[in-house]
Amino acid sequence: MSTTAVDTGDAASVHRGAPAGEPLLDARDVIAGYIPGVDILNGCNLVVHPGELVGIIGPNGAGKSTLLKALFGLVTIRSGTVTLQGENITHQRADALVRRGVGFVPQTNNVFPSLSIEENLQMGLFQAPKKFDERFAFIVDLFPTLGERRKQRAGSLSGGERQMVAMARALMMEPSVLLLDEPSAGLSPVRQDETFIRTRKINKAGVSIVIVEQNARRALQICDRAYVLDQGRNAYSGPGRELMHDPKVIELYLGTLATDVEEAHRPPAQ
Ligand SMILES: Nc1ncnc2c1ncn2[C@@H]1O[C@H](COP(=O)(O)OP(=O)(O)OP(=O)(O)O)[C@@H](O)[C@H]1O
Repeated sequence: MSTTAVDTGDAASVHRGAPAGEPLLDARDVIAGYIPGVDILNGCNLVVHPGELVGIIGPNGAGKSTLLKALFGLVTIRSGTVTLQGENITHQRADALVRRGVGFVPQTNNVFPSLSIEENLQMGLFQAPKKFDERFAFIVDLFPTLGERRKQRAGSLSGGERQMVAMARALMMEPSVLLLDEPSAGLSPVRQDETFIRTRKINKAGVSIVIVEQNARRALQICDRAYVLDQGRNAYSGPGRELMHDPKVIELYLGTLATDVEEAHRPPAQ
């Protein structure tokens, strides 16, 4: 059990547990913020290798969502670089990033409520409409319910179903990496679990994922690796299940919940 406290600038420790080889997405020393003169990210690092499901957790206000938005061109990066498959994408706009294979699912307002499920998915593919049938078939294979209910208005769906439509819409452009901003926010525990299972399913279908989550213990259960952010900096990183059991991380970010999970998963006494 040896997750690594990081902030040394040493790439090996910052990305502990990351597989070797060319990263898919690589953010280095990112400094970014909303208001001139106020930095929210103070030198963040993040690496995603092909096929990985990577989590970003940390306390409220740590900058988790800001990091995700910076990766998607929604927050100005003042210093540092982001590369996708070795190409510099640091200052690219969101629409260009979508064409290059980056998908983003915002936390809120992520469906068009007056449009049907099918129309929402068409909106996700407005940059390549000819591919609709092929991509729709992929989506329905992953989430059959979206095919069965394709004519239903998105506004009439539950929160969890809307989240599924939002993920599906981002998948229409066949992204190589999908950025999910707190997909479980505002959902009941059962719907949250469904969202995490769905996330894993998308990842198993071959899409690399970066997921920002407040529900840290659930996120750590499904992630290959995770980064703990604190005050806009990397605090710890490591394999999800190791972080979940790391006393430092438990004390700082998970409270007693991590031991509760262990209890819940212990087989009943014979
Ligand atoms: N649009 C914005 N304009 C100015 N400041 C912002 C904006 N969005 C976020 N911030 C500030 O950036 C800081 C980090 O916010 P961010 O949402 O990235 O944190 P977080 O780690 O995702 O937290 P939470 O888990 O509470 O969502 C906070 O101090 C927040 O007030």
